[in-house]
Amino acid sequence: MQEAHTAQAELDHERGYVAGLYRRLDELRAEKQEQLAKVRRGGAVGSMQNMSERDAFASMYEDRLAQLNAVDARLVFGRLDLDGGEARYIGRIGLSTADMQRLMVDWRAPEAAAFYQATAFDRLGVRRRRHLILNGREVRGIEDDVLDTSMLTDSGHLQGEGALLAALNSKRTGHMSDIVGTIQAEQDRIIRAPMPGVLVVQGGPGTGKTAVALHRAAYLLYTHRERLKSAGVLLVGPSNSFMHYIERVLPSLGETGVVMATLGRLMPGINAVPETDQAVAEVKGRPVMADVVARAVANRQRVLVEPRKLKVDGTTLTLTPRQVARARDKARATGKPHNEARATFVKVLLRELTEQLMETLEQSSGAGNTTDRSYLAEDVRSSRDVRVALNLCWMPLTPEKLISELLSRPDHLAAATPGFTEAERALLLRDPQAPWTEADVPLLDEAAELLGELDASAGRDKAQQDQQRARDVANAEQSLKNVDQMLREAGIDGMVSAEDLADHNRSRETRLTAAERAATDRTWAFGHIVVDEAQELSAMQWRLLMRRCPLKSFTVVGDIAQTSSAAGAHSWQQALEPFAQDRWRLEELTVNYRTPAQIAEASVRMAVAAGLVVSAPKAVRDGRWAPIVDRVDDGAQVPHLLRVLQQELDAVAGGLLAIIAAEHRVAEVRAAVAQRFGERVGSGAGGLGQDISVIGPKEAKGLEFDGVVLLEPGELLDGLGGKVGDLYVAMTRPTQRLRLIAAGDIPAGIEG
Ligand SMILES: Nc1ncnc2c1ncn2[C@@H]1O[C@H](COP(=O)(O)OP(=O)(O)OP(=O)(O)O)[C@@H](O)[C@H]1O
Repeated sequence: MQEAHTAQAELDHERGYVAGLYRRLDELRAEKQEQLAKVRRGGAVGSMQNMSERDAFASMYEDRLAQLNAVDARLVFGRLDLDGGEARYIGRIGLSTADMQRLMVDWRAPEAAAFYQATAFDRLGVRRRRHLILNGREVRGIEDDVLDTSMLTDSGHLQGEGALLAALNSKRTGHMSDIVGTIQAEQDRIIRAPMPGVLVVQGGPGTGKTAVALHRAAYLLYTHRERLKSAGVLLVGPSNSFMHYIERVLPSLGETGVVMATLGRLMPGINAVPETDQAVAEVKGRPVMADVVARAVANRQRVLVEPRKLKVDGTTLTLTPRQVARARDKARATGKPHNEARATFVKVLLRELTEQLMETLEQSSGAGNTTDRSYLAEDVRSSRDVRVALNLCWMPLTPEKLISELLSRPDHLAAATPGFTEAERALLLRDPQAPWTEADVPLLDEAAELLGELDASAGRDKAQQDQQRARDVANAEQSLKNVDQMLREAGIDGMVSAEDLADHNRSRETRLTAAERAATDRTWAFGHIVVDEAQELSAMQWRLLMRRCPLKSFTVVGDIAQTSSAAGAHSWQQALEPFAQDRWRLEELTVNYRTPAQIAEASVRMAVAAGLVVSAPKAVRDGRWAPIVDRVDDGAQVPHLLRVLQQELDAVAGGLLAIIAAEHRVAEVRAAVAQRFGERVGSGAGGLGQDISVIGPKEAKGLEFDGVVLLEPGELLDGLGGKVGDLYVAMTRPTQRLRLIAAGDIPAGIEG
C-alpha cells in the first residue's frame, strides 16, 4: 500500500518535471518564432548588406526551430540520481532556464554518459538510473535500475530491462527508430569512441550495428561540430531501400548535416544500378583494376608508328614518332593528370612544328629571318591536320569515355589487361549503352583521378568559383562587423551574440556547401565516413572511399559472416590492410536485439552446418515461435504461400511481413501476392511501410520485419548466385516469426 503510494508520488513528480521541460521547449519555440517574424518584418528594407544579414538570422532561427520541432516526441527519456544528491535529466537536446539553470542534458554530452554506462559493479557515481516512458507529452511510466542498493529501501520498485524490451517488442513501421533512450553499455562505448582512425564494429545480425553507426554520426557531429560542419560526414549504405529505412533516424536526433549515399551514388553525375552478376562484381572489384585503369590512360598517350605529313597553310611539315615520344615524356614528367599534362604535350609539339615551319619557309625563300614567329605559331595551332594529329596522340578524355571504350572495345581491353584470362576479359566487357553499375563506379572514379579536369576552361570556372567564394567570405565578415547595428534595427537585444552569428554563418554556409559539393564535387574531402554493411565492399570501392576522406577517419560496421558479394571481404584484415595497414581498431557487439532466441539459434545452426564462421550473438529475448517449416510439392510453393499468408499476417497482427525468395523468383511471387493482396504489397525503396514486401536477400540486407516467410531456403544456400551469407541474412530479419516453405531440401541445422 505504502509502496503504491510512493510509486504514484514519484510518477506525479516526474509528470510535473516533464511538463516543465515541455513548457520550456514551447517557450523557446515561441521565442524563435517571434524572432523569425521580426527579422522577416524587417525584410525588404535596407541595404543589400542588411538584407543578407537578415537572411542569415532568418535561416539561423529556422534551423533552430526545425531542431526544436524534431525533438518533441520523447523529448526526455532518463534521469540519473547522483551521489551528491543531484537529479540529472537526460534528453534529446540540452535545455536551460532563461537564467541558465540546467534543466536537461543532451544525451551526447559527457555528463550523460553515465546514463548508458553505469552498472551495479561500476556505479560511476550513479545511485539510480530512471527510464521515463512517454506517450506523447505525458509520462506513462517509470522504470528504475537502482545501482546503490541502500536506495532500495526507499523506492520499492526495481525494474530492469522493461524499456528495452518494450522497444524491441513494438511493431515495426518500415522505418528505423532511434534508440537514444535505451542505448546499451557496449553500444555506448562505440558511439562515444574517439573520432580519429579507423574503427571497425563487428557484430552478428541484429546487434545494433546500424543503430550504433547512426548514433555515432550524431555524437560526432555534436562533439566535433566545428570541424565536421565544415567538412561533413558521409554515410554509405547498401541499397536505396536501406537508405529509405534509416533516413528518419538522424533528423529525429536533430541532425541534418550527414550526406547519405549508396555505393552507386559516390561519383557525382552517375546514378549506377546494382551489379547483379557476382562474377563481374568480383573481377571489377579486384585491386589490380587500379593498374588496368592506369594502363588504359597511358595507352591513350600514343606515339605515331611512322612519320606523318601535316599541311599548314600550304606548307607540308613532318611529325616524327621521336618528336611525339619526347613530348610525351616531357608531359608525363610533369606528374599532372592526363588532361592537364596534355597542355605540356601540345605546347612542346606546337613549338617544334613552328620551328620546322619557319625553317622550311626560310629555306624556300632563301632570305634572312624576316618571318613573324607569332603569326607562324598561330598558323600551326589552327591547322586542322595538326589538331587531328595531336588529338590522335593525346586526346582529352572524360572518365565515362575512357571506361566505356576500355570495357566495350576488345582491343583496348586486351591492351590494358595483360595477365588476365580470356574468361576474365569476357566478364569485364560491357555494352556501351548499358547503365553503369555499382562495380563500374570505382573504375570511373579511378579514371577521373588519373584524367583530371577536362580542359583549361573547366579550370577557369573553378578559379571563378573560388573568387566568388572569397568574395562571399569577405562579405560575411563585413556582415559580422555590422552585427550590433543589425541587432538594434531588428529590435533583438542581446538574444544572439556576434559569435553565435559567426558560428552559424560559417556552419550554415559549409553545411550547404558540404551537401551541395558532395553532389557535384568528386574531390570533396569528408571529415568522417561511416560505412554500413561494410563487409560487401570490394577493394576498389574501399579505394574510392579512402580518397573521399584523406584523414582516414572511419567508422566501419558490418558482419563478415553476412558477406554475400563475391567481391566482398573474408576478413577485416584482408579488407583494410591495403589502406590502413594495422592501424585500425576492432570492437564487437555481442547481443542480438532483433531476432528471438529460437530463430537466432536455428540461423546459427544452419550457418555452422554450412561451414560459415559466425560470431553467434546472444539473443536478448525468447520469441513465441520456433521457425515453422512447411514442406510442399514442387510447383506448389506459391499456392501454399497464398494459403498461409493471411495466417502470417494475423500472427503479427498489424505488423510488417516480408516474403524473401531467391532473386529469380521475386517477380513471379510479387505478382501472385499482389493479385491477391493488391495495394498492400510494397515494392522498391518506398514500399517498406506497406504490410507485405516481396524481396530478394540482397535487398533484405540491413532491414527487419515482424514476420518473414522464406521461400525455398535451399536456393539461397547454393545455386543461382546464392551464398550461405544470403540465407543467414534472410533468416535473421524477423523480430517475431519465421516460416519456411520448401519443395527442395531444408538446409541442415534449421530443424535442430
Ligand atoms: N539499445 C537498443 N535499444 C533498443 N533497440 C535496439 C537497441 N539496439 C538495437 N536495437 C534494435 O535492434 C534492431 C537491430 O538493430 P540494427 O538493425 O542496428 O542491427 P544490425 O546489427 O545492423 O543488424 P544486421 O546486421 O542484421 O542488419 C533494430 O530494430 C534496433 O532498433
